[in-house]
Amino acid sequence: MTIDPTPLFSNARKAFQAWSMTAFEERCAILRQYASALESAKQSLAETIAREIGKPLPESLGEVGAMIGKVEISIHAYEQRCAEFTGGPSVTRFRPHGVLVVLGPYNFPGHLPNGHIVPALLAGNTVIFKPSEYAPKTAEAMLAIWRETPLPKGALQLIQGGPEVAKTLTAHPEVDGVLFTGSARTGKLLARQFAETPGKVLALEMGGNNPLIVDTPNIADLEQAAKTTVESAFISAGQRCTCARRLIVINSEKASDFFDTLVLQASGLSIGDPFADPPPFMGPLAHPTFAEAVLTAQADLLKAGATPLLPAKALDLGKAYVSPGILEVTGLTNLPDEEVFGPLLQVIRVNGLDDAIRIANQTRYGLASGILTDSRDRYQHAYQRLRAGIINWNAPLTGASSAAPFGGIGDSGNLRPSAFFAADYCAYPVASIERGE
Ligand SMILES: NC(=O)c1ccc[n+]([C@@H]2O[C@H](COP(=O)([O-])OP(=O)(O)OC[C@H]3O[C@@H](n4cnc5c(N)ncnc54)[C@H](O)[C@@H]3O)[C@@H](O)[C@H]2O)c1
Ligand SMILES: O=CCC[C@H](NC(=O)CCC(=O)O)C(=O)O
Repeated sequence: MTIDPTPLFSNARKAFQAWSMTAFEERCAILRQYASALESAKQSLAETIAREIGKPLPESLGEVGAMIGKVEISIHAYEQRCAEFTGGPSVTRFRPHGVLVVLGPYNFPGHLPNGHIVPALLAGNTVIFKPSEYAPKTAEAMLAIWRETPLPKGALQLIQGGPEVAKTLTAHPEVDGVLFTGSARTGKLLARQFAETPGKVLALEMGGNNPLIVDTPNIADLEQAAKTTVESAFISAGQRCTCARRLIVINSEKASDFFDTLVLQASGLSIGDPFADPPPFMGPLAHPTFAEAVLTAQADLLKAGATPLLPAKALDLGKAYVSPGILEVTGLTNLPDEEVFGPLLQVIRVNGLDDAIRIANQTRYGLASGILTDSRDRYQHAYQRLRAGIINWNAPLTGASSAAPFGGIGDSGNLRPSAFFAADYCAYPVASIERGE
């Protein structure tokens, strides 16, 4: 599909002139109206998400809850990170960039684009939003909720489509910046495209090949360790950027008990319709092609010599359903350093903490990492050496807080973290030496 985005950009530019001049308090008030409209539409928006991408309803409700929470957190973040201040002879204030394009992923079709849109509007930018081609209805529902507020016309516009539409938007001369959440492959294409225009803001939130270290010699509660592992790897059917992809297990006489417990828990997870009562732990993947991709990645790893501890299987429930898979890949060389975006966990056994850390860091990514251990000293040893934007201790790798910065290093991002730090990429500082009455 070819589109001419020029009218969208002219509307956005026109709206920017007024919106960027609107008092901050007024922008806050409109955002708060959006939060309360979201609250009223919580159930129906969650149902749209569940229907569209297969996320179990309670989790979809949690996603909408995070969207509502984003408003107050973003206001607080802006007030803290973009507050006027005096340093030496200069007073520094913050300005919006202009017209920003937001490109969303499919796995959190509400929460993640919302995590760019809310701070961008709050800072005084106007936004053109292109959601994932796999989640157009969630985006339409979000826009309908915004229309219940007095947000000026043109401040937030929606355009549907896939990569071609996205490329037309990002290549438009009137774009002042792109706020992107998606795969490293796409993010790198954008980085290349923007290399010629360093003055435009580009925030890239991308994937990971996230390691979770299990320090079996120093864990008393193996059940809990297995539970935290299962949640890290299989929540949202493995479709979170922070999901554990590699499980690095430090050997001990307790290791085989840990594996037995892990496989028992993973094989017992309930999988089913997102609207089922009681709700399943996991729904389907967002699209049948994503289920195929997981099974292909598993077949490739098995061909390379992996041993299945629990093979992932296509389920009769529907074409997008895959059961959790756990493969042992210890000792295999030339494993692809790729993010498999689904419920597939690769296990590597090692003999000590330093080996575990070395292997954890053997990735071009650097989003989430963590260690399960009863020893604070060993956590601190790992903390000082792991390279990632998230380093957790005895907690799942997933479930990051919007009240903290969220982003990774390496191919996981371009060091413009989102969540609490989104305020930083939505505005730029202007320092003024002012000599006048
Ligand atoms: N770090 C984070 O905050 C975060 C959060 C959620 C998902 N993710 C990552 O997102 C990925 C899953 O999402 P996805 O499959 O929707 O990602 P994707 O990269 O395929 O698509 C993301 C968006 O980019 C658009 N796009 C695709 N090709 C493009 C191109 N050539 N130029 C411009 N835009 C293009 C898509 O239409 C979509 O809107 C996973 O890698 C996951 O780890 C990262
Ligand atoms: O799929 C990627 C997002 C995973 C999610 N992270 C957040 O929600 C970050 C917080 C925010 O952006 O407000 C998770 O860690 O589960």
